[in-house]
Parts: sequence; C-alpha cells; structure tokens
Amino acid sequence: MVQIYNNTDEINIEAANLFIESAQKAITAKGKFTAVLTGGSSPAGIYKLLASDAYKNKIEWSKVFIFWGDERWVPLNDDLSNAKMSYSTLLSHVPIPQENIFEMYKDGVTPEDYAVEYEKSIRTVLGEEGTFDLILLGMGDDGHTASLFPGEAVLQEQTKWVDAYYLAPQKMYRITLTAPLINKAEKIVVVAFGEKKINALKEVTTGEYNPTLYPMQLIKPLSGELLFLVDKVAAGKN
Ligand SMILES: O=C(O)C(O)[C@@H](O)[C@H](O)[C@H](O)COP(=O)(O)O
Repeated sequence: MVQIYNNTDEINIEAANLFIESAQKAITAKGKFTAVLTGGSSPAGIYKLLASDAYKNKIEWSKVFIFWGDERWVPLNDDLSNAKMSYSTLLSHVPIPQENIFEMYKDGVTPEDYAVEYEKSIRTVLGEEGTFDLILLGMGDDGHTASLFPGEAVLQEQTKWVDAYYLAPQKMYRITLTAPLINKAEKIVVVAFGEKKINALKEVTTGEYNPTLYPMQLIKPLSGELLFLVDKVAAGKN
C-alpha cells in the first residue's frame, strides 16, 4: 500500500509511530522486538525523532534487537557507514544494550565470511523462521533497495539470508539482507521522498514486473504487510 504525505516531517512522524507500535506489540507478545534499520539519508529524521524524549520513553530498549538491511563495507567510523549514521542519530541516545546491536561490519574479516556470520546471528536472535518484526527500507533513485542493485546476481539469491559482493560501479563491497529474508518480515516500511524518486516509485508500484531493473519489486512479503510512506512530490502529485 502507498500512503502519500504532504512532506518529510509527516512521513517521519508516521514511520516513528509505526516503529513504536510494532515494538510495543512485539514486546507484549514475545518479550522482544527485532528491527532492521535502513541506511541512506532518508531515515535520519525518523531516527532523530525516535531518540527524542517524546518517543524514546515509549520503548523498552533493553528488549530491542537492531540489525541493518545493508551496509557499505567500510569501518564503523567512516562517514559512509550506515551504522555510524544510525548511532549518531539514534542508537547512542537510547538505553539499548550494545549486545543487542548487530552491526553489519567487522574489522579483519572478509565481507563474504561476515555475511555467513551475520546470518548466524540473525538465526540466533530470530530463530529458523527469520521473521523480523519490522524492516525499514529506503529506495534508490534507480529502484534499488538495501544493497539489491539493478542487474546484480544477488537479485537471484534464493537460499542465503545475507550476501556480500563487490559493487563495481561504486568500487566497494556491499553486504545486504536478501529479498527472501526481507519478505519473511511481519511489516516492511519503505520511506521515499523527493523529486528524484518519482520515476522509480512509479515503475516499482505500477510498472511492469522487471525486478532486474527495479529490484524493489522483489519486496513482496509472504504474509506480512508492505507500506510505502512517500511524499506527494515523489508520488508525482506536485
Ligand atoms: O546504504 C544504502 O545505500 C542503502 O541502504 C540504500 O538502499 C538506500 O536506502 C537507498 O539508496 C536510498 O538512499 P537515500 O535514502 O539516501 O535516498
């Protein structure tokens, strides 16, 4: 479902509310909340809101487990690191135990080996079903999501939950959750705003099925819910 908002602030409030709602529901039902954060620039406003006094006290952070949808294979103090951005805007400001945070990068190992290790961590926390309570995703101007980029072999992956590969156009390794794992989630929230997203959003939501070109089309939850929170600019209504 695509929900259209007037501006980014409204999207941030809705996404933060959905995060709180999912967290409270999961913690009441099973004593823990498993969430996946997205990288890119779009979620910073959501994270800052969640870290604000009005929001952060609504969550029992000791029962929250944080993973990422994807990561650029760079050290945690690099400005390109999705984890670095998530710490500076959210995780450093809330009382979450460090052992509940699963960064998608580790010094001294190869990205491929770490993908295997990361999948093990997911299985340990989530069990063999691999159902995250909430996955936040962004969408690139080209229709990629997480590090599922157009034309890359990772789009074909059916077995692995986590994969790592060299993304030649960006000259860097990427590590990413795969579509089959993402699709097991209870709720998937995609955030997209601004003019640059107009074409991708249109192709992904109303165009022909061509996930090689628009990988976001691979995101089709098995039994969960998929929500696009977009502004009217991205929706082409301005
Ligand atoms: O690390 C990344 O690059 C991502 O997680 C990526 O999939 C991102 O979400 C989109 O590229 C949208 O990025 P923006 O939010 O910056 O538009």
